[in-house]
Amino acid sequence: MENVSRSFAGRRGAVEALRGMSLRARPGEVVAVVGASGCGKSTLLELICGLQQPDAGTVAADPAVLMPQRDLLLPWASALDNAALALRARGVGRERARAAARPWFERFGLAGFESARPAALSGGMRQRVAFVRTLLAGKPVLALDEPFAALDALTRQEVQAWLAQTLAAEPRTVVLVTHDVEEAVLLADEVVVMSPRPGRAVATLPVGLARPRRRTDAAVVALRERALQALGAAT
Ligand SMILES: Nc1ncnc2c1ncn2[C@@H]1O[C@H](COP(=O)(O)OP(=O)(O)OP(=O)(O)O)[C@@H](O)[C@H]1O
Repeated sequence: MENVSRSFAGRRGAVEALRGMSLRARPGEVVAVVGASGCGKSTLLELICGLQQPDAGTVAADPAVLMPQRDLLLPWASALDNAALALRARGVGRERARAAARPWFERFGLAGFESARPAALSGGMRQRVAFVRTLLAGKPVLALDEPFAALDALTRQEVQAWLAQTLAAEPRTVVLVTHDVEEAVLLADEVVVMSPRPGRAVATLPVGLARPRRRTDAAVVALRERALQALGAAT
């Protein structure tokens, strides 16, 4: 997106969510976006997914697919059918959709849980099923909105490590919105720091560290500090 502005009509006049926001992700790159609560991060993701239109500026024509904060799995459907949902929504028949989803269960450590209902899965497993569903949507860019926010701390670490491995093995273009600066540095190729509302990019930090990364690595700690400073300077 280039120089995007977006406002909403509020009860007490217009709320300006974004003003002059620019963001670019090269193919196969993971860009993390960090910013204070309410600075327009979810608005930004909805814009790149084509769910909203900008008031000014431009957004790439090919919309991204959104993986929301909550896994939003259908409680009455099996894990496999939940994962296959993105394909069903595109008109693919049930058996073909299931066949396409099945290999991802093997790859993502979910084999044997195809018939399980979401309630029988751990939070981390549900998030992986939701991720399979996002991948199967077949869009070139994945937009992840705080994908680990609803998980407890230990599960969050486990799923973060899993996502880092998955993206290293199967690079995707990802825009990851998070409150968690450490998560951004662990997962991203570039961290974009936003100003408070109206949000715009105030700093872009290239990460450039080999993977796997550990939160205790000196370079990870140093970059986390730089990102926190940029966030602090922006408020
Ligand atoms: N549909 C809408 N109608 C009115 N105001 C909206 C709408 N969507 C967002 N806003 C406002 O725009 C601003 C940015 O909201 P947004 O949800 O994009 O921020 P955020 O950075 O994702 O917040 P958080 O980190 O708390 O989830 C907020 O002040 C919000 O109240």
